[in-house]
Amino acid sequence: MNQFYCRENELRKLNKRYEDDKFECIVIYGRRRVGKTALINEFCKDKPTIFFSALNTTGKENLEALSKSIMSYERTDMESAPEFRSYDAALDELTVLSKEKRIVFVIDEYPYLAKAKPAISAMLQHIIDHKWTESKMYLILCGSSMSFMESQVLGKESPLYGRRTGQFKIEPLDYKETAVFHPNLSVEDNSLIYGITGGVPHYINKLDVKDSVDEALLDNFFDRSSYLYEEPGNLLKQELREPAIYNAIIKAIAEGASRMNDIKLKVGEENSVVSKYLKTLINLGIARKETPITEKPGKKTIYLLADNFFRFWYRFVPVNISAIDSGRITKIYPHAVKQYFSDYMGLIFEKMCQDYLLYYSDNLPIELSEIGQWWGTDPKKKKQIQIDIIGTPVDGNDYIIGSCKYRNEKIGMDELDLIRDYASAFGKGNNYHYYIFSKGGFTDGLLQAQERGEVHLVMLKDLYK
Ligand SMILES: Nc1ncnc2c1ncn2[C@@H]1O[C@H](COP(=O)(O)OP(=O)(O)OP(=O)(O)O)[C@@H](O)[C@H]1O
Repeated sequence: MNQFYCRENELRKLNKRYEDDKFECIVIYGRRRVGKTALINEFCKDKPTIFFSALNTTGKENLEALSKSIMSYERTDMESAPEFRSYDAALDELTVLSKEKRIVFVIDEYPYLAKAKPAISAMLQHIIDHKWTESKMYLILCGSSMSFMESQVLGKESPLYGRRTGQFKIEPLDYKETAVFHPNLSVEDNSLIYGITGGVPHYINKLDVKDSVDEALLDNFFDRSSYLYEEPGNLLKQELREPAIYNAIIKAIAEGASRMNDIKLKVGEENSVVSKYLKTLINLGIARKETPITEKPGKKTIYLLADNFFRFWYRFVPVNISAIDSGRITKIYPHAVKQYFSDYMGLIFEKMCQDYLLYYSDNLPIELSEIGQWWGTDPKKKKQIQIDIIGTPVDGNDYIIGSCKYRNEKIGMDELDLIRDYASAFGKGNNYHYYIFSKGGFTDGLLQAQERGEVHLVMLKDLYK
């Protein structure tokens, strides 16, 4: 079994609630493969637990499986374990078990159970209200269908609304947490692994980098029989009824279409169709909307792939499909894939730098409220500009303005001049703190500007300190 990493915050919070002995109803949700079950297993490993993983079948088969989970907690001779006659009977048994003793009862894949037995949420609500609030039950409801969990478990319409005592949306690991899996690799390799796997632990394990990312990609990604090669297709098939249109939309965005109109043209469907499908992709955590920071969603809104694993896959697999099939990929890899990494990593590096400012850097010149990108027109030069990082202040008029370069070259004074110009085009605030992030370092001129206090310079390796 793989070692378990990170998630300290979630574990600390889950454990704190466990110590109280009071009734809990915790909802855990997040994208498929993100590590929800692994987190629950880690939390439960030393606690009395009944773990029921719901099945995508009928209510009857789920009751059978639930009976087995309860019985396996109580006895070892499973062969002769009876099945509960009804869900009520099974829930009543749990009431008895949790009366005196703290017990964790997990329903994993809760949306499957709710589909198989639509009354289950109302039944749980009833038993919570009448029996479990006075018990030592620690209930965990877990599911990967974000829209289901958000609307039907956490939403006002759900019978369970108001019964939950805590909720955790499990996100992929950030760049620094991802590096914990490979402490011996270089920061460059680790940033690449983050860019390929999007910080999803399951994909980090499946990519299985030993010494070289290139070798791992050729063995475990650019190979028709590999898990990662098949994963986007499998995920889409599992989650969606019409994968073909979704596939076309993801491909269009991965190839650079970001405005609704461009996506629509590439996909060849009506606005209303594309926006409906995009909404589902956003719910699944595959796509996301972005608007320039400090502005409201509207004309400037663009669509991006939120999921870096999908982004990497759609960027490099479709264009190389015949080479992968014919086995030529190993030969052409250096110029068909590897040479584009700097370009591919640009957006990833921006996200890493944003996370660095938000979570990891000490002594920021301002107290950050939000961080994001900004794009718009430079009124003086009448051209479109894009600022990689804007950090807005909790209060006051000081802003962070940043630029991120994932290139193997030294960045010089011209970059500082450029973002100074950009700051005046941005227009908000009256005092700016400039940050330049670079993989390849800085020229002496720019280093001197840092000494004069004009700019903060951060190298890729500094992000990992
Ligand atoms: N924190 C972690 N450290 C190390 N490995 C992890 C971690 N979290 C998850 N994994 C690995 O990823 C795999 C998939 O995780 P898990 O099954 O928990 O995801 P999930 O979110 O429950 O997925 P699904 O929604 O598809 O059921 C696990 O088998 C485990 O090997």
